[in-house]
Amino acid sequence: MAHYILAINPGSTSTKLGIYEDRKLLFTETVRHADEDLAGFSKIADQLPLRLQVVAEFFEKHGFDARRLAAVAGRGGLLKPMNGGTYMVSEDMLSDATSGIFGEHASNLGPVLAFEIASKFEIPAYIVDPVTVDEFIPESRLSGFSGIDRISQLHALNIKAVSRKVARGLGRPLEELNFVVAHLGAGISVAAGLGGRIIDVNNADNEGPFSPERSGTLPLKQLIRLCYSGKYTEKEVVGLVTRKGGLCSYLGTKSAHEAEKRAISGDFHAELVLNAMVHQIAKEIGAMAAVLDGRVDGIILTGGLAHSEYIVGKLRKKIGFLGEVFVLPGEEELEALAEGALRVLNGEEAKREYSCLLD
Ligand SMILES: Nc1ncnc2c1ncn2[C@@H]1O[C@H](COP(=O)(O)OP(=O)(O)OP(=O)(O)O)[C@@H](O)[C@H]1O
Ligand SMILES: CCCC(=O)O
Repeated sequence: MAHYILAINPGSTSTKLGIYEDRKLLFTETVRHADEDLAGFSKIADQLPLRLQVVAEFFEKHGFDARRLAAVAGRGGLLKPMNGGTYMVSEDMLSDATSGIFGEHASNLGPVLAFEIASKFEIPAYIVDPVTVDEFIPESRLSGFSGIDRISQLHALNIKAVSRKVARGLGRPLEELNFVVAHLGAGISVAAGLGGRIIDVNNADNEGPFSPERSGTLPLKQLIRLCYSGKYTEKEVVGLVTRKGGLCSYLGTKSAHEAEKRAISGDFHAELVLNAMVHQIAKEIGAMAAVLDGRVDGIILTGGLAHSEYIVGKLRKKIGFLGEVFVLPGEEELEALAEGALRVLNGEEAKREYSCLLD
C-alpha cells in the first residue's frame, strides 16, 4: 500500500511543501513570505498560525484530502546535537524548538508544524537530519581553546540526501564510500563524510569559507577589536557576520548570480571577491580530504551556487586533483524529508528518539 507523506521545509523567507506518494512527488509549492508579513513576529515560533494557514491553502489548492496522509516530515532546526536519521517529534523536541534554546532558525518551525498537522490525523510526525546533526569524531570537537568546543551545524539534510544519491548512482552502499560534500548556498557547509557519517564540517554559521551572506572564519584579533570597538551590540555583530557578511559585505548583494554578471562584464572587484570565495571553498575541501586521510571517492558540489558554471569551473580547476567531482545543483530537501519518513514507515530504518541522540 502506498504511503502519502507531507514534507514541510520552513525557511526564513519561504515555506516549501510537497506531497509524496511513496517516492513520487504529487504536488509541490514554494510559498514566499514578504518581509512585511514576517516583520511583526518577534519570535520564530509566533509564525506558526501563518505557516499553518499556508499548509491548509496548499491542501485546498491541490484538492488533497489530508486524511490520506500516513506521516508528516518537517525540517529540523537548531535542536540538541544528534546523530543523523529520522526522529519522532516529541514533547521535549517541541519545547526546544519553540523556546529557541539552541538558537532561533526558521527550520525550528519544522517539528512544530509537523506535529500540529500530524496530531489532527493521529499519524506520526518526524524530522529528518536536522541542522544540528553531530557525528563528529572526538578530535573534530576541539577548537584550540579549552572551554570553547566546536559545534556541528550544517546543511545536513541536503548533504546526506546527495551523498545517498551519488552512492546509488555508483551502485555502491554509502557505508563503503567517503565523500567530501560542499553545500554551497546562502551559507556554506563543507563536510567530510566517512561511510555516510559526517565526521567533520565547518559550522555553516560560524566557520569556514565566506558565503553569499556569511563571513565564515575571521582573523581572530581583528574580530575581537571590532567587538570591543563600542560601535555594535553583540546582536548587531552576530547579524553582520551571519547575514551581512561574505559577498554581501564586499559587493552589497547576496546574489552570487548578480556578482557573476558583474565579474563577466568587467567588474574586477566582483571578480576578485568571487575568486576569493572559490579559493576559500577549495581550501576547505582540501582540509576535509585530509580529514578523510585522502581516501576520497568523490567531491560533491551542491546548493544554489552549484548552478553556476563560472563558480563550478573555477572550483574544478583547484580540487579536481582530489577525485571525481559530482555536481548536484540546488537542494533536494523535500524529497529527503519524504524519503526519511518513508524509510521508517517501510521498516528500512528504525525511527530515533530525541532522548537518545548520540551513538
Ligand atoms: N544559476 C546561478 N548562478 C549563480 N548563482 C546562483 C545561481 N542560482 C543560484 N545562485 C546563487 O545561490 C545562492 C543561493 O543558494 P541557495 O538557493 O542554495 O540558498 P538558500 O536555500 O537560500 O540557503 P541555504 O542553501 O544556505 O539554505 C545565491 O547567492 C544565488 O544567487
Ligand atoms: C546553520 C546551517 C544551516 C543553514 O544555514 O540553514
